[in-house]
Amino acid sequence: AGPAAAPGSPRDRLARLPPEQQYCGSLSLGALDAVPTDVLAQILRLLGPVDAARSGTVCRAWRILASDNGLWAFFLRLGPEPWDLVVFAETHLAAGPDPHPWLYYDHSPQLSFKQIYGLRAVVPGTLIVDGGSGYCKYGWSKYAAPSGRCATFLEFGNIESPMYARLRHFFSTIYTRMQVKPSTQPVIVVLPLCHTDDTESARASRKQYKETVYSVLFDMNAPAVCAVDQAVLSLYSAKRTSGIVVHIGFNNTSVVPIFEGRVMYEIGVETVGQGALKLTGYLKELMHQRNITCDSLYTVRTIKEKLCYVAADYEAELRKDTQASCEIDGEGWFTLSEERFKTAEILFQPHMGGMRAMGLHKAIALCMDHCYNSEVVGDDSWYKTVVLAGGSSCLPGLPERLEKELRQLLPPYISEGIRVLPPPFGTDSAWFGAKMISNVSTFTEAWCVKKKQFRQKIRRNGPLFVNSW
Ligand SMILES: Nc1ncnc2c1ncn2[C@@H]1O[C@H](COP(=O)(O)OP(=O)(O)OP(=O)(O)O)[C@@H](O)[C@H]1O
Repeated sequence: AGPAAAPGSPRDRLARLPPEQQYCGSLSLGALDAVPTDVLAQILRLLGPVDAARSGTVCRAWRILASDNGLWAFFLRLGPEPWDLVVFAETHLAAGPDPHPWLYYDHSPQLSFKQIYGLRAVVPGTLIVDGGSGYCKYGWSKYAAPSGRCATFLEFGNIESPMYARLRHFFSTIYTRMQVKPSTQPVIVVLPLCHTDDTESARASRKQYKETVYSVLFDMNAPAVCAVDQAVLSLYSAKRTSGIVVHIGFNNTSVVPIFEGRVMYEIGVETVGQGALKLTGYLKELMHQRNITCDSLYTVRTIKEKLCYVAADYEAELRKDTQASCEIDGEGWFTLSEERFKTAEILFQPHMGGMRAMGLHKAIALCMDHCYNSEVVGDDSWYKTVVLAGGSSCLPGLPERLEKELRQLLPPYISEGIRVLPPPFGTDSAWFGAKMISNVSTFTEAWCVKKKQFRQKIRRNGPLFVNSW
């Protein structure tokens, strides 16, 4: 007899089968019977996924050995996606959006790691398009980062106003730059945060935008389209399906409560009328006051990214020496001091920048208060995790300052346990959230809408808004 099998190991499972099912004549693995199970497992690991899967076709004994969950978890760990993101995606995102408007996909079966590996291996490469109001990021789902970026506002105008022609021009340009035909792969579109009220007309505008996106892409022959809210994707990239996303966008900042992957418009999305553009403009103004001349807003933007930060305590920071310099290609050296933290201070004290908006910490506190008082059942601390998103949320010190302000503003029963997380993937959080979805084993069935399904829905529900233009 071979060495004793460890409880739960493939060989142990084999030994527990009734004799008639112990195909191969006996429990024996033949000459390999003398080899300890962990050595056999190691051999299968070294063989790699293709040969390990092939060895499972030899006989029932090998099939059990080669189907081991630990073995396939090992192969998944070797893949390009970080293991923690794979586990999150397969456990939380495989079921698709909820409620899914077009599909009635039964996601009940619990897949083994071997099945997950097999399905992930054949998920098609997907084009991901995050058309931000300021900057667009696009690229392949199998790549580590977006391969292209462009200034949306300069090239395409306001793509949030759902003009069929404007969106068609936008998507055509992206396909041309990626050098692919629309018909050859699915596409994920990141839906911008717009029309955030909980009114009938805001709901209609959101629907209109989404349906225009589908309509444009299906008219361009895309085989399958997946459109998901920007804030939801940013939350997924932080491995969460519930929480508050604070998205500092190009023109506006939004505080978005999300519960189990759904934006809670009924609780209220707070919008603060300042974003990246305002921060850059304010830094330019501060530099001008100190006779630091710089005509190009692009240069000011780069200086902001290199030198600016958020003060933990604004008054204390004013008393410190905060001077620092950076070099900008072709423009020379720039030295800033107070401007470094005064720029971002308008997020907390908008009046400094001449605005009558609400401070960001107050908007988040308000949102948390609404969440606390809402009727959402389940985990009552879901809103205590704040995930920062959008390029400007990369400002160093922002999570710490927000946490501090929120603790001061909110009563302990709400503020206890609050965590503010920095943007998990910098400016590209939403893009990475889309990448997680596009690589999940059930992507095309659970997340995508196919052309036929879309057309059937139109026939069922009557003409779309887009037809009225
Ligand atoms: N490290 C950084 N520090 C400060 N600001 C940064 C940093 N990195 C990027 N940004 C700023 O983020 C802004 C771009 O943000 P982002 O790409 O999220 O905009 P967007 O997606 O177009 O916005 P929206 O969500 O409104 O569509 C730029 O103004 C850029 O200067």
